[in-house]
Amino acid sequence: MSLLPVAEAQARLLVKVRPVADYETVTLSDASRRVLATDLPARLTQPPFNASAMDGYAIRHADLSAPNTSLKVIGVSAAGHAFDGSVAEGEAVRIFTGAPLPEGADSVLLQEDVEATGDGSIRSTYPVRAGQHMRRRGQDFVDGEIVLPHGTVMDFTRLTVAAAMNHATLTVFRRPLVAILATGDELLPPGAIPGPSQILASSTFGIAALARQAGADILDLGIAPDDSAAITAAVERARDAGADVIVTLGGASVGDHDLVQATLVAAGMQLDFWRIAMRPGKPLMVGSLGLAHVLGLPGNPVSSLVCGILFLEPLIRKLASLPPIQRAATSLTATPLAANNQRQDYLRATLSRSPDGGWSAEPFGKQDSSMMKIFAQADCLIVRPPNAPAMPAGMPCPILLLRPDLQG
Ligand SMILES: Nc1nc2c(c(=O)[nH]1)N[C@H]1C(S)=C(S)[C@@H](COP(=O)(O)OP(=O)(O)OC[C@H]3O[C@@H](n4cnc5c(N)ncnc54)[C@H](O)[C@@H]3O)O[C@H]1N2
Ligand code: MOO
Repeated sequence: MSLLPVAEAQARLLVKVRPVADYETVTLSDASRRVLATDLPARLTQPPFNASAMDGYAIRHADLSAPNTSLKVIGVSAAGHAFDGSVAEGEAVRIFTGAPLPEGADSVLLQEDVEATGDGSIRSTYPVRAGQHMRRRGQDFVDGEIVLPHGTVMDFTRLTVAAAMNHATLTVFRRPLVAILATGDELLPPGAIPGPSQILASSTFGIAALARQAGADILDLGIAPDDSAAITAAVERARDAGADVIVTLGGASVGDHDLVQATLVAAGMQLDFWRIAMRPGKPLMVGSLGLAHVLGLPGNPVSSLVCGILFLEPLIRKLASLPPIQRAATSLTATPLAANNQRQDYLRATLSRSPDGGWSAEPFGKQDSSMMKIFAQADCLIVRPPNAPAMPAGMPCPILLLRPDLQG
């Protein structure tokens, strides 16, 4: 059976994805990294009044045309406590940052540039520019202006302006729901005491974390034994919960106990493709069950996680209306690389900075897809395209960063 090239498999998966259109209302505190489902207009004008940008004195610029003019201080305007009056010729009002500029005033003297002349008057010791240190009403945004268009990904700057525009809640797209099912008679949850021939179901946790980081909610379906009825029952739970993606772990290959594909097809899954020209991850299976996308990930934990990065993460990002996570980078290889066969290879490697500031990637000597420790120690995957020729040390090669938010 021929193997599908990775890029073709990714394209075939993503072309069918329709972003989640349902939306929900969340408070601002829960809105970080959520995607706006509507345009967000300002509900007020900011600043709502001409305001002082400095601590000092509100004055009329025209009053200072003659040198050494002294101005009588007639009151105080503080943030939250406007001066209830206006500034007439020869007058000034003590003012603080953020306070409304009184009627009649058009400029602010910095208090450091002022000296007292006795009897409650002041004089500027520095040249004054008309309109200085004043924030004009509406210079930030005006009532009704669409400041954040729909599709905006909320973050610290956008949450701040949303709050300033007087939105306590936001309408955001629902997060995609990813249901995860581990399969295998040999599996136990972490914390259990494994008997002979048992192991712990580990990749559920990595896949759940990857999916959450990508913007999904998780439904953990636990562990199903190698039994069609148990797998079918778990998948029914995912469908009842409205999962957008059903991820199975293990049982994807060709062994007598690899029941996942046949069971899902019997449950109504349309198989799209199976078996990819990649290492690890060859037995990856992709299909759909009703409206849900189905990803059958291989059981070896490294294979599951590499398929998670290459297929599940982009699928979630598109469902969630989020931009792809940029993992692709280039590094020099610290060691020679062997010629590759027809499967695109993803070598677990550590990264260090080379003297010119670029990356240098050193692959681990053994690359077995069951070895979780070296994957946890790795910083990147070196991508070896199909049939790539042998490469000496010091040559540039494509890599995928495992922690792009920490490795920029
Ligand atoms: N004759 C062939 N045998 C295999 C082929 C093949 O093409 N022909 N492909 C191999 C490749 S490549 C992979 S990858 C594995 C994956 O196969 P499965 O998806 O069927 O995985 P399992 O057999 O169920 O498990 C493999 C391995 O992983 C452990 N496992 C399973 N689930 C988990 C989990 N949730 N957490 C941690 N570890 C898990 C399981 O105990 C096995 O040790 O097939 C090769 N065989
Ligand atoms: O593809 Mo398997 O994932 O090589 O171990």
